[in-house]
Amino acid sequence: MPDSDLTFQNLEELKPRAEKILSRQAFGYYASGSESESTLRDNEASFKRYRLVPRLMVDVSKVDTTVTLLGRKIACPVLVAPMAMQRLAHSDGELATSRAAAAEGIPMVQSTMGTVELAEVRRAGKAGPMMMFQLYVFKERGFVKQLVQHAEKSGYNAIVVTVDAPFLGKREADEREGFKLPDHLRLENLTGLAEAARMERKVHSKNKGSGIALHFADHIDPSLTWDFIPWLHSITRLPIFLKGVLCPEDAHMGVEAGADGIIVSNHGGRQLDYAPASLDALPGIAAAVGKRVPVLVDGGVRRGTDIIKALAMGADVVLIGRPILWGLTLGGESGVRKVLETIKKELRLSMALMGCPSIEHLGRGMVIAPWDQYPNARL
Ligand SMILES: Cc1cc2nc3c(=O)[nH]c(=O)nc-3n(C[C@H](O)[C@H](O)[C@H](O)COP(=O)(O)O)c2cc1C
Ligand SMILES: CCCCCCC(=O)C(=O)O
Repeated sequence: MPDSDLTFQNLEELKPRAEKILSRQAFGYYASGSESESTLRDNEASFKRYRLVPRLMVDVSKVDTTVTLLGRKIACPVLVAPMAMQRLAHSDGELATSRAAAAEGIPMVQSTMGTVELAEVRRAGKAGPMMMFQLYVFKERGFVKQLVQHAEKSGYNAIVVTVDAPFLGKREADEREGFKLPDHLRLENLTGLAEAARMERKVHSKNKGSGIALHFADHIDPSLTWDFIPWLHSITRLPIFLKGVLCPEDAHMGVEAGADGIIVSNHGGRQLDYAPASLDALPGIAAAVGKRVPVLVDGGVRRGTDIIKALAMGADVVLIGRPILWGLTLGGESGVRKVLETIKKELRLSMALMGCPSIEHLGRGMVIAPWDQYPNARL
């Protein structure tokens, strides 16, 4: 199918269509969560538990979806989540995602584990409002310093440190399929280093089980503590966001340690199974952060109404993960653009139906949990 012929109504339609195109290994890697996939399922289910209460008689002839993040205006409160190995989906991989996000006015977060080199990805997205670099912290701190400073020089605007992955979660699909990076692809940010050849062998290894889990156990630092944040500030001027926070106390400690933003996330249900759905964890974390820094959330965002719920419950911005990969699989750059256009349109219409001409109008009173009473309900 030519890339530009892609049509769909909503983001929920895309996964089964992408499954028909991807290899079993690639689909398994993208789609799966850890262990019983309880958290994976709950991420989407949590959004469906909450109801929205619209306000009436408000002029919504104009609806403004824009927000400001790190002093930059973005088209709507959405970021593309960091996701590894996008060339498994489409030969243009991260370049296509970067171009599409830029064209839609939406920032992308580029993964350390990209299959296109980070400076090239940044160049492809130069027309966009900004880009962030997601950092995995390797045991070799010299390499971490090199990577972060290279990202800063290449024009990234923030560092997102992933703190929920001292080891990779137990992803049974990857173990069953013996997931390996195909020989024609590389983790391009890791080449050119003394360590690279050895790391690469693990990712491509013919051993049984998941090649990426082996790589992680060898090279990612499981001894990370809060003092890493001041160290990171000492080697870069970029703002630092922490990704993977689920506990209010950790959010508070992160801000005290110097974090400039908190991302509420369970890594798309791929790390600790039975961790809470991100949306359920959000209100407590927003309260603990108390507007000191922006609070972002990801996991299961699939509809414009999901964005409204997350914002009304305390988030400043949401991140979208897997639907981007499905769009990339189905249509490359135009597939990702279509995903972002679709969610933007849904957000705009839902804001109008909620009586919210701008993002500031969204508030906690507009969302009802099953355990809340409807306003002034008489039972
Ligand atoms: C295939 C895949 C690869 C991912 N790679 C990374 C990564 O390299 N770094 C990271 O911090 N998170 C990674 N994530 C987690 C996402 O950034 C995000 O937290 C999650 O996918 C959001 O949930 P959603 O997919 O339900 O929207 C990955 C997720 C997927 C599905
Ligand atoms: C050796 C590559 C590991 C990539 C892990 C990326 C990730 O965070 C994921 O959830 O998958």
